[in-house]
Amino acid sequence: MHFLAQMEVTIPHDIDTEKLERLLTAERERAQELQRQGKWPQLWRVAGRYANVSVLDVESIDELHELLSSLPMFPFLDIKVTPMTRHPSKVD
Ligand SMILES: O=C(O)CC1=CCC(=O)O1
Repeated sequence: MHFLAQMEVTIPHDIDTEKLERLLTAERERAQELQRQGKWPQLWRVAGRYANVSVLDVESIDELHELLSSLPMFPFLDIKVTPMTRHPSKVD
């Protein structure tokens, strides 16, 4: 199952800088692990915004929720999820 996930990042202004550095490092590692597993095939920065557009490939909505909530930055992400299905004009 493919989902479009649009994530907007909002970092609290008063967050400890070392804690933030740890979170950003952990986020990058987790995102790269999920990419290597094939569960996060597309990850794009939205130009001019602290936001990304992603395509996630999971087996179920439960797995989708587990994946998203496993992200270290999850508390700071506003995530909009859109289910997708194959387009009839898509060429393999
Ligand atoms: O878009 C961001 O910066 C948030 C994020 C999600 C995965 C990742 O590595 O960063």
